[in-house]
Amino acid sequence: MNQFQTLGQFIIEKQADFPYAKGELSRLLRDIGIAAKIVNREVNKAGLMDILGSAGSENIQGESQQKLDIFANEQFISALRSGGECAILASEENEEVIHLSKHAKYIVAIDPLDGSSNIDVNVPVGTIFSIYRKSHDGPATIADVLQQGTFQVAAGYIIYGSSTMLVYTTGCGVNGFTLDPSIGEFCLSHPNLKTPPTGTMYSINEGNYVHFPLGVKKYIKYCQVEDPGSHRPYTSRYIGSMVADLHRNLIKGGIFIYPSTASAPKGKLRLVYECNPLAFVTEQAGGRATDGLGRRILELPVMELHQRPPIFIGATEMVQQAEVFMIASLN
Ligand SMILES: O=P(O)(O)OC[C@H]1O[C@](O)(COP(=O)(O)O)[C@@H](O)[C@@H]1O
Ligand SMILES: [Mg+2]
Ligand SMILES: [Mg+2]
Repeated sequence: MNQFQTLGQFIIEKQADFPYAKGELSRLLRDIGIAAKIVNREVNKAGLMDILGSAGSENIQGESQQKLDIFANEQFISALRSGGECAILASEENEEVIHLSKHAKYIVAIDPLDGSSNIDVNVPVGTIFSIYRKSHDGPATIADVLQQGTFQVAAGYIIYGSSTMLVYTTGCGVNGFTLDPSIGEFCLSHPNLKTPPTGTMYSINEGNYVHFPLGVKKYIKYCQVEDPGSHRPYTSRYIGSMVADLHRNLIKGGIFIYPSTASAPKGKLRLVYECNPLAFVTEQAGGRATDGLGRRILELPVMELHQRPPIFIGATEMVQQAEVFMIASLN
């Protein structure tokens, strides 16, 4: 007998946590799980298929699209369309929102494949999702997507790594499920996941060092200086797939920073598709996510679909320490 609880069983059991829900949110999460399994299947055999490499097109961000970016996007759109519980979908790969089921109550924002630059070299990639609820009875509009992160009803990610995991929160803690390929089910493997209050890893693309704000430069030096009274120097770990970097830090304890740089003065990572969902998961796991100056990512006003804030996310004490350097460097 299978001793693990499957994602489907877990979702049904937890439905009682939502007095307003009549099963739609559970079905939505199930649909995301289905699309994730299909994407996982293709990612796993990508080298054997004509599915690696550039698609020869660009997304709205002006970034070159990989074939798997497009494949993953299509799978999530199709699963959410046929599931019938998503009114509007906003995807990193589409300029405009996609209207799906007219009478549905939920809004989904998605980064279908995170870590695009790692696809061709067999390094973990991911999917990030965020779910909001429509607060009115009329048809869903773009305004329903531009809700502040605090209004998310669920968010999570899938990591296609050495094993495939789906990690999500509905605001009552974080739970992680590992895909058991022998039965094709996500099974509860990391119940009530908590991140350590501090850690020993810092993750940032140090190749951009000269373009970082002074506070970030000072924090990096702080991480590198030997201090027998603490665990410094910290270990530098940067994969370049946000999901993978965040997942490792969440479990082991660490900080991930993508600050403003000269080439991306407002930051690079997207508020709606990447920062808000991962901030929700991180906070629910006991961590912290801010713009580096103490403003909670989840409270940033969402002005446009493809907005990008700087992000400092991970173990609470490490993020607070980085903020001390950032704020001091302003004076
Ligand atoms: O190569 P850089 O500038 O360090 O950026 C890496 C970051 O860009 C991203 O790949 C952006 O995500 P996408 O692949 O979804 O565009 C993050 O996953 C990652 O953290
Ligand atoms: Mg991404
Ligand atoms: Mg992406």
